[in-house]
Amino acid sequence: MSRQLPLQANAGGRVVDRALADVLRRLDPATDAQVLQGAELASLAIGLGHAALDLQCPQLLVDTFDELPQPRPWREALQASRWVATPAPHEVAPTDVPLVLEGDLLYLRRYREYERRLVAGLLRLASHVPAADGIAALAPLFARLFPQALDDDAQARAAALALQRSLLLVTGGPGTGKTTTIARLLLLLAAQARAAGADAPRIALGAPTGRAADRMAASLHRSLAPLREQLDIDATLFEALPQEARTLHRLLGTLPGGTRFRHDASQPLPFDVVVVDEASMVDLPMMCKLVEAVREGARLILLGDADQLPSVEAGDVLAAIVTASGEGALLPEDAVPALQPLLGRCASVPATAAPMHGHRIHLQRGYRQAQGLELAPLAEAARGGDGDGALSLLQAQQLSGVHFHADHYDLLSAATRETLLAPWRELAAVADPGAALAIADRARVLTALREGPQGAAQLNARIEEALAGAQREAYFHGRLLMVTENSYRHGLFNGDIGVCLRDAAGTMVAWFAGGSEGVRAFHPAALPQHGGAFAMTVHKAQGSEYDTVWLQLPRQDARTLSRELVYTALTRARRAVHVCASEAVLRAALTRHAQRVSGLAWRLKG
Ligand SMILES: Nc1ncnc2c1ncn2[C@@H]1O[C@H](COP(=O)(O)OP(=O)(O)OP(=O)(O)O)[C@@H](O)[C@H]1O
Repeated sequence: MSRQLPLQANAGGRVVDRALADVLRRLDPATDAQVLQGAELASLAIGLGHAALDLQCPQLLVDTFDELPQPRPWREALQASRWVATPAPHEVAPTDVPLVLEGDLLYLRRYREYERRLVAGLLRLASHVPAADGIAALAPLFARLFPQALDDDAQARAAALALQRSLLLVTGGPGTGKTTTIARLLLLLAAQARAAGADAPRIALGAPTGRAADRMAASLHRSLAPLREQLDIDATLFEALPQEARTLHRLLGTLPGGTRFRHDASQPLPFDVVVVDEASMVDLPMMCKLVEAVREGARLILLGDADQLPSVEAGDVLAAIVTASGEGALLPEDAVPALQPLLGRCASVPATAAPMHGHRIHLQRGYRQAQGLELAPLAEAARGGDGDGALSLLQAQQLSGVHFHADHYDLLSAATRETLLAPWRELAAVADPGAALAIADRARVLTALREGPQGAAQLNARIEEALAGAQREAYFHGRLLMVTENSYRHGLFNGDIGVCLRDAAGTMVAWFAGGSEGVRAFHPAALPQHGGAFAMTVHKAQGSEYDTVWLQLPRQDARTLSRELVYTALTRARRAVHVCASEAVLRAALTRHAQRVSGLAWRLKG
């Protein structure tokens, strides 16, 4: 019988990952120990947000890796195993083999197929070029929507390129005008269809979470309002624009009891344009299913900030697509002639053989009003991993709205306690659910970890105690809740935030945003899985914004700390940000990328 090298639980191994290795060993006791270890780690990799195990760097998954095989003999053992398929990149992996090896990447079969199918879907969309008919006739409307178009304006370039692409990425940091650009583009598409005598385009807006979908719809409405009032645009063009944005689950149509959706390649989405916001949060399986469900000839536009944390689930999908689609600074050469009536003579980049090249425009200029927060230099230092720069900005304490609490590990200690709790204390005297939900967004503690003294779970419990006492009820007036699973029955989704309020009759009610009244009431005991929400991990805060963000980093460095985590946390703040960390831990975080193993980038090179 072969030697078995189970991973120690404290080295990162999980029971669920060992189960696959155990099954393989039971089915074939002669299975090589290196294959069993590969199976266990390929499964663990998914749990940690990777698409595969990279035989060259198992240390991304486990701390004690010195007992692990060397890449070469490991690869050879895997290649020789009956449990491992080695198909060509475009080939479907056999369904009866649980693992797939491609180069040094060992996948669970299902995830390798998600990658292969996603790439096939993206290349299908990228290869379709919409007809250029009617673009020149859009020039007067285009000039009204983008008055800076002839001055090398990136937003105008993005909207113009969208007329020439079925697949487009519009990337940029917060407030760079991604939504503003899309609102104008949708009007252009409606006008183009009108001029061609065609039906108005059917447009869908989607986002990975309910919160992100709500924010997307609200910011689209905000962008459209001044256009309607000031720009003398045919009012009927606005009718084609959707009023709401949906979660991707809802858009694709969840089917009970499975991972499949109502809409897929065989029953595609009935839309001509699908716009997805917060694309950095979309994981590999979801992006695969979304792309496959976009029908032949329809457009998919992905909006996102590639410098934010990748999705918690397997992937780093946006980063791979961004890498494959070029810098996005200039128009691709082939699109220029058709767009000249809109943009004039503009610089371009030569076409390359890479199939995704020229499918991205990157917006750099920030437009959002500062509201007293001077965040940009710090966010930029964090984004670029510039530890010295970030620390000197923080230590100088000169950026308005930015506060640094060096070596501060207890937000509830005297130095910060009352400033932290002040907005939430107000909830005690509020009876109106809408007002309470607005207060809920004033402040949030964001953590790198869930567990531990600086983790979200303990901090939440301590904040709740500080607000309502040690003998508090489970649901006290003013308690913030966060839903932690999707429940279509309730219309509540992972990450939705609610507030508990006792009504005049003394009944405790949990209120969430939404519905025709703007708020929806639930009995707390009838809610789907949920927890406290005064503190949450940075991951959970993606797609949301708060007036004041408290970023609490742990006392010790941890693998989950990264520049993307710090950047994402900082850019959640609207008015003030408090960074609580040691110099060493912050520096360590900024040197690290939220690295995810994935074969998407090389697959997309074509
Ligand atoms: N070209 C522009 N000129 C003036 N203001 C602009 C311009 N583009 C965007 N803005 C303003 O900047 C703010 C942010 O724009 P928008 O919401 O479109 O950015 P975003 O990139 O979608 O942000 P986020 O990623 O945070 O959702 C809005 O108030 C918008 O009106």
